[in-house]
Amino acid sequence: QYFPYQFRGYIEKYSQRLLSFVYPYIQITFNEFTGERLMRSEAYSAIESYLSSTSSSQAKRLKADIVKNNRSLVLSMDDHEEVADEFQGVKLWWASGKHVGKTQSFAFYPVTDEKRFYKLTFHKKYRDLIIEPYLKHVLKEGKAIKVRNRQRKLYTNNGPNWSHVVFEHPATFQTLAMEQDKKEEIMEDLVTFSQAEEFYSRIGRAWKRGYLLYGPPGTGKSTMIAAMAHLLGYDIYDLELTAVKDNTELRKLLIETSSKSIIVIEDIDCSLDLTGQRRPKKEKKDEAEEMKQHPMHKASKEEAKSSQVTLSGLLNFIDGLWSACGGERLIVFTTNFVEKLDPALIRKGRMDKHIELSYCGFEAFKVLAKNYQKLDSHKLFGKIQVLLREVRITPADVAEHLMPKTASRDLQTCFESLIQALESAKQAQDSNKEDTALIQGLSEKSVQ
Ligand SMILES: Nc1ncnc2c1ncn2[C@@H]1O[C@H](COP(=O)(O)OP(=O)(O)OP(=O)(O)O)[C@@H](O)[C@H]1O
Ligand SMILES: [Mg+2]
Repeated sequence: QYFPYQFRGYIEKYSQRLLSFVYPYIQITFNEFTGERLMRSEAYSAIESYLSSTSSSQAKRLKADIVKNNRSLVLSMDDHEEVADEFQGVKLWWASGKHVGKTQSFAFYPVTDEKRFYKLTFHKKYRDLIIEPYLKHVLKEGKAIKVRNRQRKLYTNNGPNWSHVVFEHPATFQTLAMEQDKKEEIMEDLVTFSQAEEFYSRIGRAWKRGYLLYGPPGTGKSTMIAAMAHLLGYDIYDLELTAVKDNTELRKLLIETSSKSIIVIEDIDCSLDLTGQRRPKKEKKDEAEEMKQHPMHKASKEEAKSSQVTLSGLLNFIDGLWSACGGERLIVFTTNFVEKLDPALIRKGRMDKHIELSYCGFEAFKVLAKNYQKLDSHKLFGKIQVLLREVRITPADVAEHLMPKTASRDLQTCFESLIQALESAKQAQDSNKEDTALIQGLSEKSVQ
């Protein structure tokens, strides 16, 4: 099957020599492997990705490859195909091809000696436009496409090392229940950040941005982090601070994170207390008990703590270290109790954006209804809207009611069970209010 190609290769070679006398075009070749050690060329693979978006609509013979855990097909040009591209009104052509090595015609397994390349052809009067801006554009786009197609990873710290699994969380901003305006603002902020490399280098700051997500449990903080990773195509590093031995280990972990990633520290209020001492979740409760039984233990415990991760250590790394090692990182903190946090941790510059995720409003409910039941409106929506205004319920709870649990459970029952839950929550709230009013009234009376 390689025979015609080889033949074609010869024709190309000689006809081009002949043509070059009268030929007004410039050709640039990008080989797949370059250098003495035959590294795969970065330019070649960027061009490959770039062309994959144009070629699938133009070229007639395509090569298919599967990426993303067998989920999506990526098409690229087969050998000896040609596609046209346009840049600022200038037309140019890309052709794919392969050189066939000399030994090839005698070898038993010819495939091993092919050298693929892409050839760019354009008119010589556009030389300056193509060589600088266009090629830059191609490389940048190509890399971006590659990142988009890449399999995303979720890293967790396991002792002093990261271990990872494939990241498959299905949440996106589209399925995230919150007010549309707020959602769009956050998405815009994220996209602006991811495109702002030049801006950050011009103002001399590390290319990083900090988000603080706060709100009650079940309001979508973790879900939003997954949506962020989806939107930008970033990996996630889920940093469990209570498992980090000391500041040295923390430094090592942070240095090992890659660019284009989100570093997540969940429940920051539980991992670090206000004085900056590390405080593992479980220990907190047991401490008092233990103190009663073994008062002598306290001293040695304090000592051990001093070498552990501290708030100031964390802040210093985030501020200092990344300024040095640079590179497109988001850091996301989540907490249920924003008021408990040290103001030094959440001041602007460290946490650039504070996002509150809160109880489910009607707009958020509509997103959930659409996700779970593919529904834009229903006769019960009005009633639900009124109730949602008065009752505090988390999106997680609403979602639970909208879940089609059995085949027999239809829409009507879903909404009715939600309304029932809302009404009983309302009753509880009201009687609570009455109680407090009653107590207040009583205490006022007793004062009189
Ligand atoms: N805003 C939301 N949009 C869509 N789904 C949501 C939203 N909030 C919660 N959910 C649903 O509820 C579940 C729990 O939400 P999630 O884990 O994001 O809450 P959280 O705010 O991180 O809570 P915690 O503070 O306990 O970590 C999710 O699996 C998701 O399906
Ligand atoms: Mg969470």
